[in-house]
Amino acid sequence: MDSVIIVVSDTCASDPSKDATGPALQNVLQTNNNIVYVADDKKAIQSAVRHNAAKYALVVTAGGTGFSPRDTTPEAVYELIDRPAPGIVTAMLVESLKITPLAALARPVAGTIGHSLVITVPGSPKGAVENIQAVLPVLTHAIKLVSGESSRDLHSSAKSSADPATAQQTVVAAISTPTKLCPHHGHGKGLKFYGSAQRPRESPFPMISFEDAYKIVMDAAAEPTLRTDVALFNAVGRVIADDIHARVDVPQFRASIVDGYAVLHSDCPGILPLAEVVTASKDTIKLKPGTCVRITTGAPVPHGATAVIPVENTTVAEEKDGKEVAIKIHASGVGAGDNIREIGSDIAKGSCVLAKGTPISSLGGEVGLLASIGIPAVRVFEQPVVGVLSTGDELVSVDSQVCGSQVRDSNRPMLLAALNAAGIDPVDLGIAPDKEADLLRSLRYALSKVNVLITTGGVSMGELDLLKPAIEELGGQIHFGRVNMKPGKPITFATIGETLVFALPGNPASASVCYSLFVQPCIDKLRGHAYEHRHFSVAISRDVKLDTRPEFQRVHIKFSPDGPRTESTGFQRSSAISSMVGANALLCLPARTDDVQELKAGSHVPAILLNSL
Ligand SMILES: Nc1nc2c(c(=O)[nH]1)N[C@H]1C(S)=C(S)[C@@H](COP(=O)(O)OP(=O)(O)OC[C@H]3O[C@@H](n4cnc5c(N)ncnc54)[C@H](O)[C@@H]3O)O[C@H]1N2
Ligand code: MOO
Ligand SMILES: [Mg+2]
Repeated sequence: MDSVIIVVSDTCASDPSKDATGPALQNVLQTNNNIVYVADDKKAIQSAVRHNAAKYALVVTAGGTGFSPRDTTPEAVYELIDRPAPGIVTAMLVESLKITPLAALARPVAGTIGHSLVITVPGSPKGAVENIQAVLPVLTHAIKLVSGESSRDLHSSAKSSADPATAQQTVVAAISTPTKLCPHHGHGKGLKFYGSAQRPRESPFPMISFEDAYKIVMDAAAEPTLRTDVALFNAVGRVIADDIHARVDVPQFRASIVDGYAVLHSDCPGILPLAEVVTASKDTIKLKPGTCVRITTGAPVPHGATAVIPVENTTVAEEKDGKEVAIKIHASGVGAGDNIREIGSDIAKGSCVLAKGTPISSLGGEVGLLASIGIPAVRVFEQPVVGVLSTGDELVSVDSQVCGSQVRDSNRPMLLAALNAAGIDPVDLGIAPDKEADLLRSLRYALSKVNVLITTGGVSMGELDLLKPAIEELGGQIHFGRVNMKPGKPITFATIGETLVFALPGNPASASVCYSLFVQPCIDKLRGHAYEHRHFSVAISRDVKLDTRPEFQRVHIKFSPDGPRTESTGFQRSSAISSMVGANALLCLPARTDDVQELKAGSHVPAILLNSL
């Protein structure tokens, strides 16, 4: 997951089986990491590079570096680079020139984008491999420097890896070794990794209300500042970064709203000779007063015509050889402008069509509107890079056989899928064991990759619940570690450096509910959308027993002609993920009091609408 090869080629983008360069580069880099295919299109290349640079320590693009008109990789990458690396370029050119004078025609660029090193190499397998081999001896060193390690610590190791064979080994190590972003150390609650006898027997974290916890999360989420252009078909879920004004009128010409006859409205009713025929895509003609022009929906209304009469309000007055010669217009009271879409009447040139902060929905309205005014790529706010890490010795991946007390890691696929559906391309950080050193290594690695880290498990009172002390060990600040809610009581929210950390409870229904209530709104704010939970009130369809904690019960809301009705999704224990199946809302039940132990069927309770399919 630490390096990525982006193959830039129209051919390979439409048929990756034709690619030999990606596998050749995988071989020399000794990784089986992702190969991404992208067409020779500057915007598409930039989008792929930008996105992958946020996730990978090393991005190698192959192809599009020559002189043909569609070769735009160097220009695309150059515009994104924060700091150029001309030395890497020189090293590649010097070595390539020893092999062929044609290397003088290559136009490589290299440099850093954030914490990622980006290198462009030619598209041929041979050229690509030769170029990467030329820089292998310095690649490890470069990757570590770019990801934030001190150059002094690295100096000696760079010397020792000067031959390509050793270099190949060390590159592999560098792109898979966690790097440390956050050097500060424990100044929080003084949590430590305790032995079982010394661990606190009471949580040191105050139990705060859901409302207070929500406010803390949303206050910690900064408004976005970075902007990027995305193609319309990739824009769903993104948020408009700047007001968009129409640069054209829609329609750009006076267009007919119906299939019928263009006329001068004062000529109606009456019999009018048919002068011409216009269909959509024809040029605008001129109407001679006292005649009519047959016209189709959307076609340009002739100059001088003031109305279009639907075909249903006409008959043929005269025909010749099966063709219309004169038309009888029956319609009376025809007004100027009837059935004509005037220029700019749908969208006026200069008007603000989408305001900053508007989310682009999957319903098609925003995308369709932008397409209609000739905007193929839209400026949106950058999204945070979000990663998901499961923790627990007992966990095995979903495709494993389970034995004994092993448990399938269902939280990670669940959260990765939810993020995907929300338009985020998440980083899968795998499973970390409940061992201090391993957990710290996984967290450090995660911190080097993401802006928002979601972990599940290990936040409660067990001897292997190590997340809270680990966060403090890494210098993080825990903003809350217990919330008075069911499910989700031990949810923990922290910041480590700039990274927001949601340490969600391991119980699957708790993890899912906490994701919807806290993580999703936070991510939406980070990408520019002023998200608000959608509250409504609903009558419960059966008696509900109240818990000692305020409870978010998973329900399915059915919208019937008599209004919304609730149906429980079944057994509500927080280990039972089945309680989320079919859920489209959470009932917000109050905590039980001495006076009120249950709510009767028919009582109205507040609810929160979840994102549903
Ligand atoms: N003495 C106390 N015990 C517990 C308390 C408490 O206040 N005092 N809180 C309970 C509550 S409430 C919850 S919720 C859980 C939270 O547990 P943890 O976050 O510490 O999670 P684990 O102990 O690691 O695991 C709990 C449970 O969840 C399963 N799990 C974990 N990760 C996954 C995953 N990725 N996929 C599927 N299932 C997962 C794990 O196997 C356990 O069964 O603590 C209570 N205890
Ligand atoms: O708070 Mo826990 O999620 O109820 O089991
Ligand atoms: Mg636990």
